[in-house]
Amino acid sequence: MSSLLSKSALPEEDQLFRLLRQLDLAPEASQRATAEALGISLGRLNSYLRAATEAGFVTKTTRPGPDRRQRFTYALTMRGAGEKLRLADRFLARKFAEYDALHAELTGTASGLVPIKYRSNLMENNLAPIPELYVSYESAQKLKIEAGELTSHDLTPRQICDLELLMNGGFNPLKGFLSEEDYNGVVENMRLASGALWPMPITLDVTEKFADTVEVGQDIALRDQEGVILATMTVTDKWEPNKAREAEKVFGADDSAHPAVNYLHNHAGKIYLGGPVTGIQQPVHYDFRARRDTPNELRAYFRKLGWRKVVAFQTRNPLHRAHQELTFRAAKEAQANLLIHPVVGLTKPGDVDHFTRVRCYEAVLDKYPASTTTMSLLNLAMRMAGPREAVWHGLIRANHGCTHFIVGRDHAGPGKNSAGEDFYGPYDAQELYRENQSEIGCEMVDFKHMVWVQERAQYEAIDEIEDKDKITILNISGTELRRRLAEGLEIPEWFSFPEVVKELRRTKPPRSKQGFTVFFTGFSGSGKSTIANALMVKLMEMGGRPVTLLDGDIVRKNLSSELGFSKEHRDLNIRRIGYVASEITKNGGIAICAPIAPYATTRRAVREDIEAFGAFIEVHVATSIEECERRDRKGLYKLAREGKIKEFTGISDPYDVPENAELVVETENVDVDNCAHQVILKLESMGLIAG
Ligand SMILES: Nc1ncnc2c1ncn2[C@@H]1O[C@H](COP(=O)(O)OS(=O)(=O)O)[C@@H](OP(=O)(O)O)[C@H]1O
Ligand SMILES: Nc1ncnc2c1ncn2[C@@H]1O[C@H](COP(=O)(O)OP(=O)(O)O)[C@@H](O)[C@H]1O
Repeated sequence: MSSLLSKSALPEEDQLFRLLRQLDLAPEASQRATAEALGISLGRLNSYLRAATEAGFVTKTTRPGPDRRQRFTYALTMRGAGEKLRLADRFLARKFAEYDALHAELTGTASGLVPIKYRSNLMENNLAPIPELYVSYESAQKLKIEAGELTSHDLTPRQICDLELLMNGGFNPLKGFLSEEDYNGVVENMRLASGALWPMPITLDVTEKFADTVEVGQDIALRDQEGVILATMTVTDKWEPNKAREAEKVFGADDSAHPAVNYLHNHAGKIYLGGPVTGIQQPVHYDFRARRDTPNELRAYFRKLGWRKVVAFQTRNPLHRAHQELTFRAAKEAQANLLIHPVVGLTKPGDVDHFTRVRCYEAVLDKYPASTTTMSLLNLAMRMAGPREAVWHGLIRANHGCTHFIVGRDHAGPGKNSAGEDFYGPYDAQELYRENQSEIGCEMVDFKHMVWVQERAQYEAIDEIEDKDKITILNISGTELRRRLAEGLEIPEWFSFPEVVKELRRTKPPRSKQGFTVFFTGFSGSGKSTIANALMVKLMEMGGRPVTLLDGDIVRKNLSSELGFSKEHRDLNIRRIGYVASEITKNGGIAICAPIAPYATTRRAVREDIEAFGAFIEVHVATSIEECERRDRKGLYKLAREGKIKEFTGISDPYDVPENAELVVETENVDVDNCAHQVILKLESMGLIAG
C-alpha cells in the first residue's frame, strides 16, 4: 500500500479514506455533491479521483444522459474496497490514540484505549464496535457481479467457519488468511509479524492444481459449497508449508491421532494462499438463526443490557448439572454476567451433533436466572489444540465483548496420542493462558472440577472438599454416559437434567432401537441371498424398524445396471451399496446387503462409512467354491469354466477371504433357517435386538 501511495498523487491517508468511504456510500452522486460531502474543491476532487483510478481503487464508467455534469460515475473496485477497510482500521486506531492523548492530558490518566498493537486491551471494553471486513450492501452487490470474472476457490467446511470469523471480527486483528510471514511467526512463537499475539494458523489451504492457476497479486473469489460468493481475497502470498513443523509446533506432535494433525496431512491442500479478505456476505445458516450473533451483535446486546463484565463458557458438549454449577460459580466469582458460548462449527469427531446440543442448551437455559445469563452460538472450527486453543478461544471471546473466560481441566483436549498417552498435561492450557492473559484481554476463570457429594446431595469443587475420606463422591465419565445411553440404562438426576437426557435419548436411542447394517459376503451361489431373505423375514416379524434388502442381483438391475465386473466397477458397486446402507442406518433402519464384495479394502471402507452411524455386522457366507460350483443354480460356473463369462469370482477373479468378520456361516449340511438364526443370535449378543 505504501508504495502505491508514494508513487501517485493520492491524498494523504485520512483524505483517501474519506474519499473511498464517500464513493462507497454514494457512488451515483455527482462530482459536485461528492466534493461538497468531503469539503474540498471540485478541482481537488478531480485530481484525487484520477490518482485513485490510477491506483486501481476506483473505476470510472460513463453514463448516458443529457447532463454533462453527471457524465461519469466512480465506483470502488475490489482493491478499493479492501483498501477502504484497511484505512478504516488505521483511521480508527489513530483516533483512539488521539483520544487517549487527550484523555491523559485532561485527566492525568490514560484511557486504556490503546490502538493497533495492544488492541486486545481495547477489547476489554465492549463499548466500542470491533472492525469487520464487510463492505457496504451496495458495494457487495457490485463486487458480486465483478467477481464473476475471478478465479474461484470453493471453501471447505472448515475454511467457511474461519472466513466467517475473519469477516465478522471474531478473529480480529486478522484481516485475511495469514501471509507467509505471519504464518511463520504464529507457528514459531504465536505472534503475527506485527508482534500481536495470535496462536492459531488461519490458513487457506488449496490443491497444487488450483494454486497453479493463481498468481501473487491476483484477486480470487471465495465461494461456499453451493457456489455462493462470500468474499474476495487479494493473494499476496503463495507457499508450500512444512506441515510436519506446523504439527510439532502448533499441536505439540506430528501424530495423526490428533484430529487437527490428521486434517493437516490427510485433508488440507498442499499449498497455502495468504492475503487480505474483502467480505461480501456472511455464510448462510438455516438453523438456530436467532441464536447466532456476530461479535458486534453481542457487544451491542451487552451494551444495551449494561453488562460490563461478561464471563464466557466455551463448550462442545451437552450441559449437565456439573457444568451449570461451575458456570454459576464462575459468574459469581467474577461478579459478571454469563454467556454460554457453545461451538457449533466443527468440533471433535464423534461429538454429539450440534442440533441435539443446542436443544439441550435451550432446555437448561431457563434454569439460569434470565437477567444474568444468555446463550449465543459460535461458528468456530475447533482444532483441539489444548493450550494454544485456550489462548485462541480467549482472544475470540474478547472480540465478542467478553471480559472473562472459563478455562477448564484439559481445555480443548484432543484425547490420546498414538502411544495411548494424553497430548497435553491437564493444566497446560491454564498455564499458557495465564502467561498471556494481559494480552488476551479476557481474564481467565479457572475451572473448578465439580463433583457430586452424595451425603450432602450437592455439587462441590473438589479442591475445596476437606473431608474427602468421610464422604462419597459420585461421577459419571463421558464414556460411562455413552454406555448408559447406548444400553438404555438409567442416568441419575444428580448427573443431568431430565430434559437434557430426553434430548440425548431421542438422538441416541439404545442400540436395540438404532439402525444397523448386516453385510453378507461370499461367492456366487454361496447362499447370501437365501439367508438374507430369511433374515429379513425374521426381523420383520419382530417389527420396530424398517428393513431393506440390498441384494447383489437386485442392485445390479437397478442402482448399478451400467456396471460390469472389473475391479473398478465392483468397487463402485459396493461403494454405492455402502452409501445406501449408511443412509438407512443413519435414519434408524436395518439394511441387509448381499453382494459378493470380493475386495477386503472396499469392505473396510464401507464398514467405516456405516460405523459413523451405527453397527456394521459382516457375515462371511463361507461356502467353498467347490460346493458353489456343484450347486451352480444359475449355470454361471459352467459358463465361467468354458470361458464364456470372464472375471468370474473364484474361478478367474480373486476373492479376499474376510479375516475379521463378525460371523462366519457354514451352509453345507446346515439348513437356511439355522443360518439365519445364527445371525439373529449375533445381533442379540450385540444388543441390537432386544432379547
Ligand atoms: N464375472 C462375474 N463374477 C461374479 N458374479 C457375476 C459375474 N458375472 C455375473 N455375475 C452375477 O452377478 C452377481 C454378482 O454381483 P455382485 O454385485 O454381488 O458382485 S460384486 O460384489 O460387485 O463383485 C452374481 O450373483 P450372486 O450369485 O447372487 O452372487 C452373479 O450371478
Ligand atoms: N444353508 C444354506 N444357506 C443358504 N443357501 C443354501 C443353503 N444350503 C443350500 N443352499 C442353496 O444354495 C443356493 C444359494 O443361492 P443364493 O442364495 O442365490 O446365493 P448367492 O446369493 O450367494 O449367490 C440356493 O440354491 C440355496 O437353496
